[in-house]
Amino acid sequence: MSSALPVESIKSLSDQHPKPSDLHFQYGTAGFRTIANTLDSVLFRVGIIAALRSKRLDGRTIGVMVTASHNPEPASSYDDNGVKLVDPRGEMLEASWEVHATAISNAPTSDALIEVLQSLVQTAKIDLSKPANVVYARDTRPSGPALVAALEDGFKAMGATARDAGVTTTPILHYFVKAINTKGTKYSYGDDSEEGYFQKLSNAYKKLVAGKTPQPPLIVDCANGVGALAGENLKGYLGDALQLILENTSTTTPGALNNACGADYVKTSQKLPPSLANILQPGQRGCSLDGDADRLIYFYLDDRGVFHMLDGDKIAALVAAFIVELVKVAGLEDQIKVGVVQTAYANGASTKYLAERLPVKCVSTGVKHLHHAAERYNVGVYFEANGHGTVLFSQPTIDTLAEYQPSTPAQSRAVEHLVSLTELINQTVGDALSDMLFVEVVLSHKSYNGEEWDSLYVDLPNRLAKVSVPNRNAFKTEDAERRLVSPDGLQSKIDDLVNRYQGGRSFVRPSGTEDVVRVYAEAALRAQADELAMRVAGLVYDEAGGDPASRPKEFL
Ligand SMILES: CC(=O)N[C@H]1[C@@H](OP(=O)(O)O)O[C@H](CO)[C@@H](O)[C@@H]1O
Ligand SMILES: [Mg+2]
Repeated sequence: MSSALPVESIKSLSDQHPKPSDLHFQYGTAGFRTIANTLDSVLFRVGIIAALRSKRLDGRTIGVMVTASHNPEPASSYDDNGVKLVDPRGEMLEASWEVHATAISNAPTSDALIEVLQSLVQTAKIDLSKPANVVYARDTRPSGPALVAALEDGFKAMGATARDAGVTTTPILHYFVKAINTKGTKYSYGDDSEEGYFQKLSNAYKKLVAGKTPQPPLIVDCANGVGALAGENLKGYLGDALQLILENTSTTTPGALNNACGADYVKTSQKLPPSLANILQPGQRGCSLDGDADRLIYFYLDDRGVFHMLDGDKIAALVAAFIVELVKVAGLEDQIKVGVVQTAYANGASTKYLAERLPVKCVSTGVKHLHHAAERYNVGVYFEANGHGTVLFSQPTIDTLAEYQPSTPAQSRAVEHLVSLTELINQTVGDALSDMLFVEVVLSHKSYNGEEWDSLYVDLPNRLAKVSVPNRNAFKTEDAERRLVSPDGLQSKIDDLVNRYQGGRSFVRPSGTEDVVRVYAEAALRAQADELAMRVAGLVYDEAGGDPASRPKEFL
């Protein structure tokens, strides 16, 4: 080990990005995320962390994405923003470094910062003589440029080599990281440019739908975010292969981002964005991206003009069944095992549908848990109900597909399709545009419209509620968050309630991103699901010591 921290340069730049003394930051499920105008010191320090992480990994390139995803952007100083780090294979930051990131972001002064950094260099055995390489990007939020300037000061303090990927989607930034780190190797992931990304996706899409009747045009709600820019680009590469009609593309209108549109709006309100009311026609399908284009929710209007949502669970059911079928037709079912990963929020009907066809695993909320569990299958399909997900093909599976000698034309076609899917589907992280193309491929192959896809299974009515409690850390769970172990005795009271409802299921867990406890409930009938959710919410509120005077009226 050699070389030392550039203490003077860190200190002098750190003094220009002082930490607000009254705030505590935490690197959570979605990185650092809070009100934009409090994040200056965090961004500066993330620049340093990214450089150290790169040095720790022999100079491999680390990604940094500045985004607050689906969070709203009110035209005021309360605009949210955030930042997260991407590891060399394009994945989320390793969990042990989340702790380091939190400690570094909270050092009160420049001197304290140096101390925390020195101790990280020691404990993580970082060789400071190694190079530091970083690639970074931001979404379209107005607070982005100032935060990026603070981030760049962090790189400068460390003497890191940093590449500005400009304004782009979160999944494209993840793609860049993997492409840069595999460049020139036999595992090259693609050209490390936006052009490389769009070429890869559109070429694979065109191969997969060759000879199929083109689908009717697809309405894409871009959430007034960066997906509008990427969508416009993708449109050009797709040409006639798929007609995209981009809506909600006002990326520069203050306050428009994620406002009454986008994947989170559709999923949580279970409504069509009002801006699409006169655009989406009965029988037509549409989809919504979120603000950084890593979530995707589909929908359609039936013949009577009634809105129906096709969420992450419906996407998982559609695509997993398709892959299983291709593997079977290819004659590879003994070599390639397909599995699905969900969270407790997956609709019970989707779990039943999937479990009748392939192995299904339930893990804790948060993409990193899903991603890691999916890596254990040859082909791992994972989706959160909110529309974030992807399909991972293990390297041995990719090798199997490359080496396989099919014995019939049908086998050969199926293998070609599977190979094209490995190119179409973003292997690093959930990617709304890549997932959208995948859905379109399956709809084409199956000749399904929205309604036929929707009829694979019927969603159980469900309800999500938030409960404000004095201390959400008192809530501890087990069994992939499906059961409470603390507060003592609460789970058996929940069980008693659930048993009174036909098809009832409910669970309670502390949120990782908000200071609330979440309650989920489903049951065979709408009114029962609502009632069960409100009873459990009321129970949680009372047992956790909520103030009777401010008990929400809807709680039972
Ligand atoms: C019920 C729900 O949608 N929870 C979301 C939300 O997590 P919570 O820990 O529930 O706050 O934000 C996470 C990060 O975006 C996302 O992974 C997750 O699905
Ligand atoms: Mg997002």
